[in-house]
Formats: sequence, C-alpha cells, structure tokens
Amino acid sequence: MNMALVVNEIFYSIQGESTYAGLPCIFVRLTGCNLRCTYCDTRYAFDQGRPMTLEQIEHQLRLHRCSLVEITGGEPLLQEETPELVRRLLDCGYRVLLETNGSLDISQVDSRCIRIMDLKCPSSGEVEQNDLENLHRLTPADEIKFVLGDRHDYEWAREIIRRVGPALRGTTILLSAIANKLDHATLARWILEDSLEVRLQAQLHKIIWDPNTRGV
Ligand SMILES: C[S@@+](CC[C@H](N)C(=O)[O-])C[C@H]1O[C@@H](n2cnc3c(N)ncnc32)[C@H](O)[C@@H]1O
Ligand SMILES: Nc1nc2[nH]cc(C(=O)O)c2c(=O)[nH]1
Ligand code: SF4
Ligand SMILES: [Mg+2]
Repeated sequence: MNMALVVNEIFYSIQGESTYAGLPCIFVRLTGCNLRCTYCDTRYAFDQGRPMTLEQIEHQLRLHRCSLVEITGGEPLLQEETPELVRRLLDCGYRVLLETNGSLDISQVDSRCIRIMDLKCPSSGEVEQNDLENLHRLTPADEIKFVLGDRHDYEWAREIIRRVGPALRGTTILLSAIANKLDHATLARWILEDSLEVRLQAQLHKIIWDPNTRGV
C-alpha cells in the first residue's frame, strides 16, 4: 500500500498566525497529538481523521489555486510520513509551513520548510515536554511562538528570549495570547514596557470569523 497519513481536515482559508498571517493558505490538519495543552482549540484533531495517501492529499491541494500550504494538527511530527509529505510538496513548488509543538526533533523536516515552533509555557501544563535542543536546530527562516496565559508565562518566555535570543540569528519570535485568557492590550503593554524585540501575534481567523468556527 502507498504511504498514508491520517488526516483530520483539509481546508482553504486565510492564514491566521505567524508572520504569514493574512495570506491565503491551504491547511492540512493531521490527526493525533502527544500533548494535551490546557487551552487547546483543536481537540477534535486528537482522534478524528481518515487515512489518505500522499497522492490523495496532493490531489485535494490542487483543487485550490494557492501555492502556500500549512501542515498542522494535532501534532504533525507524530506521523512518520510527515517529512515525506513536506518534501513532496516542496518538490512540487509549494511554500510549506509546518506548525509544531516543539516536543519532537524538528531536524527530521526538510530545512526548506518554514517551521513554526511553539515553546510550551507553564500554563499549558506541558512545559516539561519542550525539546530545548530544537532551539539550536532552527534557521533564521523559522519562527518560535510562545502562547501565553498569564504574567508568569510572559516572564518565563521573557527569560528564555533574553537567554537564547542573540543565538537565534534572526529567527522570528512570536508572542501570542491564549484566546479569552489574556487580552492583547495587556500583552502589548508588557512587550512595550520591556522593549522586547518580538512580534505580537493575534489569531486573525478568530477575528474574521466566529472563534468557534471549524475549518477556517
Ligand atoms: C492547534 S496547534 C497545532 C500544532 C501543534 N500541535 C502546536 O501546538 O504547535 C496550532 C497553534 O494553535 C495554538 N493554540 C491552540 N489553542 C489556542 C488557544 N486557545 N489560543 C491561542 N492559541 C492556541 C497552539 O499553541 C499552536 O501554536
Ligand atoms: N486560519 C487559520 N490559521 C491558522 N494558523 C495556524 C492554525 C492551526 O490551527 O495550526 C490555523 C487555523 O486553524 N486557521
Ligand atoms: S500540542 Fe498543539 S494540538 Fe496538541 S494539545 Fe497542544 S495546542 Fe493542541
Ligand atoms: Mg488553529
């Protein structure tokens, strides 16, 4: 049998996160996750999905006139075939983003792919799962994201940024707020008070559409 991945959903929308926010993008959401973040907005991807071959996924992508693809989940690096999917899409000419939780080795992914890597903060309940070696595996084209729930998370992120920031050689650092837990104005104030050289990121799709809408 051809290689297959378990896919939760494929949809075409406006990229809502990272520095690519605002661009039309096709999303491939893979099934399964090794973490259980307290705030996860995508719990339906933990176990709902169906197997699709790489050819079937590529066929679905070709239905849209769009060259930007994001592989997300769940946790996309949990599935063995994900690096092959990424490579195939890059070879087909797609610009590929991979959204990953930072607990698994990101070097298994083709370095032409833009990796958007969370560092899980204390209030996620999964801070022990971060593979901090990943910080040395990032390229300047990749992005690091901290999703913050409170002041303690912010100070934890600030400490890591101050410690490893200079070694990152320009990798974008994103600070985002857990929806309905921390408001953007508070986060903006903290960033400005500390003159932190980071990018505040809002989840654009939750502003455009109702925050509970699926498949956008
Ligand atoms: C659903 S996860 C999938 C990829 C991967 N499992 C990860 O955690 O990066 C995609 C992104 O959404 C973020 N996210 C999930 N729930 C959120 C929420 N309630 N508010 C803000 N960001 C959230 C995650 O932190 C992650 O950056
Ligand atoms: N529009 C939109 N942009 C996104 N960027 C990252 C997402 C994700 O769930 O990983 C996401 C998502 O679910 N929707
Ligand atoms: S790692 Fe990502 S998909 Fe998994 S529980 Fe956390 S936010 Fe949700
Ligand atoms: Mg999402």
